[in-house]
Amino acid sequence: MTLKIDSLVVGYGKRDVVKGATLQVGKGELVGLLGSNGSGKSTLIKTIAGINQQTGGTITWNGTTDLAGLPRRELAKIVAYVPQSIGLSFGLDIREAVLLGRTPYFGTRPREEDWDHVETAMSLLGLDQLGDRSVTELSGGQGQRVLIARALAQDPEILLLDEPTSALDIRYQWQTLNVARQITRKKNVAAVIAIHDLNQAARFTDRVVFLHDGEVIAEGRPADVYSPELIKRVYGVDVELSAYKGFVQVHPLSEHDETHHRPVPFPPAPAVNPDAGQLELQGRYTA
Ligand SMILES: Nc1ncnc2c1ncn2[C@@H]1O[C@H](COP(=O)(O)OP(=O)(O)OP(=O)(O)O)[C@@H](O)[C@H]1O
Repeated sequence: MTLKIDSLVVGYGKRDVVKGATLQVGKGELVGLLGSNGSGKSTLIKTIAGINQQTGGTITWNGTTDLAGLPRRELAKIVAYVPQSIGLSFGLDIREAVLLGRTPYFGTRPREEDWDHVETAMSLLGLDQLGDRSVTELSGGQGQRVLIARALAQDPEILLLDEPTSALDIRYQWQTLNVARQITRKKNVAAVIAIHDLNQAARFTDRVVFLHDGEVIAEGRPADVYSPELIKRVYGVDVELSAYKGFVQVHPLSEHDETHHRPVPFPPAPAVNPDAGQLELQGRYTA
């Protein structure tokens, strides 16, 4: 059974920005949503999350559930959404902010199992040491990790991540993408991640979907679907592809950048300062 998005149309005012998109995400599958700025990725994700309303098409889960028609609380038990921008409530510490992910499950008071979910999610995102800190004191990257932990604490069947690593340093980018992949597999979650880094998408996702001007123009395994022609069409950039440890990798080319004609050795050779040599020689001659 899958998350099925069929001929989805979403717009703002009279302007459609998602124009008949059709895609599916299987349980246990992490799908990368790729496309240039403004191509409609966030709009599509927010529509699945029930934040935006579609004007056409359907979103179904398990073959029958029309997600758009579900009450908020029921929807929150199925779908967790990590927004692109960080908007954390004032006056909460991190643990309480993560606990917000559990609110669809408890009445007035959190139960022990709710706190267990909170601790597990915080630990997965490396937040254990920060639990008592106020969310107002966090850096952008720490705040982003809190939002992801909140979504994991929600124990969703569908996980929607909108550029979740944009504020993270390389360590937490990799940790977060690994966690997203592990959770997806272990808990049989259907996960969609909007992501700009094509190389990370190739490494961590099972499949990618390219949105271009609101339409799905390509989808498949990164190694099958990435091509210089497709990337030129979507981003207007010339690239070369290579394989690294079995993953396809993308290298932008530039007419101003000749490194692909003159490879720089790595690690680089020690810098040679010709003037320094000259001075030394001159020194010897004058001695
Ligand atoms: N709240 C809004 N009101 C009006 N237009 C909007 C709104 N949000 C997005 N848009 C427009 O919809 C189009 C798609 O935006 P969207 O944020 O979905 O793209 P995106 O692919 O997620 O972009 P990015 O990679 O920059 O995050 C853009 O032209 C954008 O200007």
